[in-house]
Amino acid sequence: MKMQISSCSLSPAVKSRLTAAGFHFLSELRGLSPSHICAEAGVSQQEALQVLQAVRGGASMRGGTSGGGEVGGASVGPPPSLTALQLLQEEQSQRSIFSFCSQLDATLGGGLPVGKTTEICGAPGTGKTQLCLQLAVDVQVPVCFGGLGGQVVVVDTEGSFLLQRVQDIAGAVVKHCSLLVEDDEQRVAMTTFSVETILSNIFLVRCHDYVELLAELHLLPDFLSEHPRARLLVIDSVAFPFRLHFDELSQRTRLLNGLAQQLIAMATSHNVAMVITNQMTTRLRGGQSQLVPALGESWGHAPTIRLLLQWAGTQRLATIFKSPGHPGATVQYQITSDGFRDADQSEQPPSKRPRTHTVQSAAGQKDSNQSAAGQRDSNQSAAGQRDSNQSAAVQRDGNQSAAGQRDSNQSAAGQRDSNQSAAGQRDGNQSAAGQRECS
Ligand SMILES: Nc1ncnc2c1ncn2[C@@H]1O[C@H](COP(=O)(O)OP(=O)(O)OP(=O)(O)O)[C@@H](O)[C@H]1O
Repeated sequence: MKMQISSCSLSPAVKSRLTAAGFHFLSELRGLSPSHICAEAGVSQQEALQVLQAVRGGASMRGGTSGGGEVGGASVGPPPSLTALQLLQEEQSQRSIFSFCSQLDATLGGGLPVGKTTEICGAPGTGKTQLCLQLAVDVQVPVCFGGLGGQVVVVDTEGSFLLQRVQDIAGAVVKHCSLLVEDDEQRVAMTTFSVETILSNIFLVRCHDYVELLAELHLLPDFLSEHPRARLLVIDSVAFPFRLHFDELSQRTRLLNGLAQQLIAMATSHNVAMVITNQMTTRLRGGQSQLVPALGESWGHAPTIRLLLQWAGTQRLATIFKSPGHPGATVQYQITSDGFRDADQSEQPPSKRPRTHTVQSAAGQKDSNQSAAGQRDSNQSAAGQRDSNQSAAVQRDGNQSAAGQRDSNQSAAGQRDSNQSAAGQRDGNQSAAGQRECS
């Protein structure tokens, strides 16, 4: 049944403006952007956001971002009763997205989990965006290679999505999989697994401020319902739009809390991995300054897993500093022309290589001296094996030399925001194709 605008719980002023603009049912507002609603009805952006919430929540919203109704597309009613055993089985059936850094995946029990929220924090240039781009490609690896065969939505708030870089990473992954082909199923899968299809399965959304980001998050549940193959949602970064334009920190905290609820609900109800990046900020404690993730301590409770990327001298280190299921651990990684990879092991001191969590096969670990891309480590008896729970099947080469095959004819097939014609363009400071000098 259609819900009349007059009977929803928006403020009387907003309702009368909507009605005066010719809207009578909430369903008539579905699919409109906040700026469209602002222009049509003469309401503020904040009010337009509330209207969109009402549209999504079937008008049961009582104001605010978490007032009830629906959150992130998931109905907030009495929770279905599940036994602990059912929950365990559900949890065990959840897959992970591997990162092509086998040490990191092993530490995380197989990679970044679907159905959960993972935050990647780090100073500029540590590789947050590179890891996101790597995951956006990896999530598409066909199932017969141990991947998820999924699609990805990338919400870019910083303008750091570089098409050329994605092409490089995608080219390396395609080449990697082609070297693993062992049977007909994989051969057939490789006929459609190409750089072009990878790009066409990345849906890019550019958000310029927090209002656009919040609006997008209201639209995403519908988008995810229409794209059931989506297994990953990346927000790079959540910090950038929220570190500007906020005089009142309590308002920011309220909005962030609502956003966190939406992400968690979307992750579980649509079975996607939420990967968000966060910047670092300086905090003074005891007269000393230290670098901590931005957005405050209360935001820190939102993600299930928090990963910190940092420099230690010339080494890049990834530290799990929050995870309910894994002990904190630090591993080395590197960023190569092919993407996010295990650190060059020849540079790795033995003490820096925690290998205690070997849930994941070490298929991804290849001696960096192995130049032949197709070589398999004889200890890895099943380098190409297809363990459906083991997403690392394809990760055996951290150093494949073949940089991405670039198809210069490929347009940004997955882009659905018409404003994003320059999807890969960064701001002027970032024009050097992601290659920033990090001293
Ligand atoms: N093609 C490439 N080959 C090797 N390294 C690369 C390549 N492209 C980017 N990098 C490395 O990736 C790093 C930049 O990573 P990234 O853009 O992910 O940083 P970030 O953590 O997202 O930073 P910011 O917060 O500023 O967005 C730089 O150290 C750069 O050297």
